[in-house]
Amino acid sequence: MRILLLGYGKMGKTIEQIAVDRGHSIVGKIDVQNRADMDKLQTADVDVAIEFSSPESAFENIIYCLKKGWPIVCGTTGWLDHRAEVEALCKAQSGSFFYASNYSIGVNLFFRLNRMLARLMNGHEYQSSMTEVHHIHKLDAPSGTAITLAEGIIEEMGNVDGWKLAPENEEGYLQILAERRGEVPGTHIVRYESEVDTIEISHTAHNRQGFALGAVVAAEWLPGKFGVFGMNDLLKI
Ligand SMILES: NC(=O)C1=CN([C@@H]2O[C@H](COP(=O)(O)OP(=O)(O)OC[C@H]3O[C@@H](n4cnc5c(N)ncnc54)[C@H](OP(=O)(O)O)[C@@H]3O)[C@@H](O)[C@H]2O)C=CC1
Ligand SMILES: O=C(O)C1=N[C@H](C(=O)O)C[C@H](O)C1
Repeated sequence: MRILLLGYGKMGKTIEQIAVDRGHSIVGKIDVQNRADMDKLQTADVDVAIEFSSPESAFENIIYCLKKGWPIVCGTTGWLDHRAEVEALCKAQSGSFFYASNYSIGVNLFFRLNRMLARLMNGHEYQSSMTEVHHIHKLDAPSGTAITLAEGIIEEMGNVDGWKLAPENEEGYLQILAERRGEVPGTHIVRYESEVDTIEISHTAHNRQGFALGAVVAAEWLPGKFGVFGMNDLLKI
């Protein structure tokens, strides 16, 4: 496959290694400095675009790809205020759009475990909260993964109405603490506390390989499918 990389930072570079190892070619590596190079590519030059840029630029990049007729796999977090607009344009253009807040298989198993635990905890006297830890370069907080975990808990538990980013806190809301430390690739801890005990589940990424492999597998899967897709469509877990 001919892959266009939109965003050539930590993730773009890891994705490139995995994509090339799997026999794909990279037709462009776009970042801020060479954005104009995208205009030189025709619709037929790209089989799929993989977008890992920044919260401020993702929306514009997605729209660009949809208008150009390129299937797009997006992993950038922090732009979901525009999600409805993206989905509407994807539909209008009969385009192909894939989004996941986290592409690693381990985290997607963890999403399931999180929902199962939330269902089990429903009705018991525990206060839920979450901590996410990432490297100091991360621009958005809380992480996209933490938001997906929170959405799972909110849907499964009757007494949780939404989430708040610490130090904000409110009765009936799940508090998310976002820590930024060194070069941590991504750690998520879901916690239930009572007067007498604490129950915790956690996922710790050791590097970015799992995220990048998932994005490449999604890019192999997407072309030829029309609509808006996510990891539940791709994974049979
Ligand atoms: N869904 C998932 O599984 C994962 C998601 N992520 C998310 O992916 C995103 C990128 O992460 P990461 O690679 O670590 O970040 P980096 O900062 O390392 O890389 C981002 C890259 O995007 C480029 N960029 C910025 N603006 C634009 C633009 N307008 N057009 C094209 N490229 C642009 C930057 O260019 P320049 O250097 O010139 O500024 C940089 O090369 C983040 O939102 C992160 O949260 C990360 C890991 C996993
Ligand atoms: O910025 C990162 O690095 C990561 N971002 C994603 C997120 O916001 O959840 C996924 C992963 O945790 C790494």
